[in-house]
Amino acid sequence: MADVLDKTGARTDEAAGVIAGARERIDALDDRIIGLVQERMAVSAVIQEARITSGGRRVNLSREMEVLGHYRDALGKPGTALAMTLLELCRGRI
Ligand SMILES: O=C(O)C(=O)C[C@]1(C(=O)O)C=C[C@@H](O)C=C1
Repeated sequence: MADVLDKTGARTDEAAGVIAGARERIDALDDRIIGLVQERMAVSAVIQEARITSGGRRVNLSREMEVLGHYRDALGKPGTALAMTLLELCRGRI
């Protein structure tokens, strides 16, 4: 048990149990989030390829403003930073 206490930072067995269980849920959620990000990257690539093949540009700034606003409205200022990271993953650095 000392090992679990060390790993979680808890000071009691009960707290260590709660933390270990919640961390399992967080790891599962993170796996799903990563899968969704990868799915978003694939869908974004389809859009960008269609636009480039048609003679357009990879980036569409007005759409990016909509995406940034969506995340900001839902999550506040850190939502904007999250959306910027997602956009960088999906279309590369600009
Ligand atoms: O919606 C588009 O037009 C896209 O190309 C997708 C996307 C995105 O990943 O959200 C990626 C690049 C563009 O600059 C804007 C948005």
